[in-house]
Amino acid sequence: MDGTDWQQARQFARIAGHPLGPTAVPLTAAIGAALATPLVALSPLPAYDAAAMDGYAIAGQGPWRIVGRVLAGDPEPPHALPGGCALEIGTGAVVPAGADSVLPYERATRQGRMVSGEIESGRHVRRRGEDCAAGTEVLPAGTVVTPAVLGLAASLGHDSLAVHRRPLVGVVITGAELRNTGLPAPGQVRDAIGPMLPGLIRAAGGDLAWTVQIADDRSTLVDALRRHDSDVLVVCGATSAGAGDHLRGALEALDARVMVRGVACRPGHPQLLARLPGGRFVVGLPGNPFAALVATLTLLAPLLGRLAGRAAPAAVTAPLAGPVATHSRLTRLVPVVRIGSAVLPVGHDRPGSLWGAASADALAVVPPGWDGAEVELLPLSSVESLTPATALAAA
Ligand SMILES: Nc1nc2c(c(=O)[nH]1)N[C@H]1C(S)=C(S)[C@@H](COP(=O)(O)OP(=O)(O)OC[C@H]3O[C@@H](n4cnc5c(N)ncnc54)[C@H](O)[C@@H]3O)O[C@H]1N2
Ligand code: MOO
Repeated sequence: MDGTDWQQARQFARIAGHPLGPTAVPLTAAIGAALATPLVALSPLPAYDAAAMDGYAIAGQGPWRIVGRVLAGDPEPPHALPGGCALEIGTGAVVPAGADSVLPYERATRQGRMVSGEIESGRHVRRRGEDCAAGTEVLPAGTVVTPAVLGLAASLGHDSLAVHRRPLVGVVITGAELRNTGLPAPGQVRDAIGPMLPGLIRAAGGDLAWTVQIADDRSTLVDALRRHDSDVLVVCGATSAGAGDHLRGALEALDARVMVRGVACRPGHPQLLARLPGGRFVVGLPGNPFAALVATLTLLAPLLGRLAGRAAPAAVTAPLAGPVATHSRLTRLVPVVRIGSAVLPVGHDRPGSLWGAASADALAVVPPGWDGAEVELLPLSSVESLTPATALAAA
């Protein structure tokens, strides 16, 4: 049995849940969350006619008589500027009524209280609302709040934002053979999935709530899956059919509804998506670390993105150059680097090795029976995934 088609499995994960409840949070706390409502301009941008250069606001034809000075932060000049007059003005200051342009210092010739120079009508004034009018929807719901979104929201007068709650993820790492430090002895391996997951979870829109490491024991796994302090439970390394692989049995014991039981892809075939009776999701990642990464990008990231209320990312495609072993029934996930507008496989892509993925810009999605058409890319690194996890707690 090959399992669910790769594209279909990702789509199942994408539609398995609903965005978590909207909540209003102060601006700076919204970073990384998705907007629950469109971002609306509470004021026009700019909010007033503002000087775009330091110089002189002038009215009518020159030479002009300088009648005062207005700087950024000063209130609006109380009177309209009469023709033939100029106000010395700072960038960002309110341009008085009656002024039709700003003459920059470097274009101006000043003699005592008089100034002259070549002007172009309307130049160097940022008109009220020229970027957007009050009430304009500037960003749709589902937009991820980046630093630029925060700055824009502040420009538009917001003190808080309505965002979707970020899903909390609990991670259960299984395997009696796993070590967390030092050189592994024969029969032991360093846990390579634990260090990889916080950044992947964060980049996908979730927050790591806790991690536990357990031996291969069904009742311990069932106990871990009963924890209610997360929205999504990730189980690593118990997906297969071996005597030490207990995820399927544990899900049966808990009466879980299994939505994806294996995916027709290499690597990552034994991955799994299920829902527990209380509503929490379970994602099973295969123990082989590269297979775990593939499963994270196939099932976990789309699920978290949806729960976080993020709009589905637009597919990025590129021509795939270089030799790729295709499969007639299975999708292959191949680490690639960008070379110009194409991508090239980097090799080192055995299920147990992260070398290829660590050297790559993306995983190329090579469909069954690939005919040489452009392939979809799953990006591998984002600055967001490099920020430290907010809550990494061993339980
Ligand atoms: N009879 C079958 N055997 C296997 C099948 C199958 O279909 N039938 N599938 C193979 C594939 S494909 C994979 S992938 C693995 C998945 O196995 P599990 O998810 O049950 O994981 P384990 O058996 O515990 O471990 C597999 C492998 O990965 C190492 N591992 C586990 N966890 C980690 C970790 N956190 N960091 C680094 N390495 C880890 C573990 O030591 C094993 O070498 O099953 C195949 N077998
Ligand atoms: O597909 Mo396994 O997931 O080859 O490593």
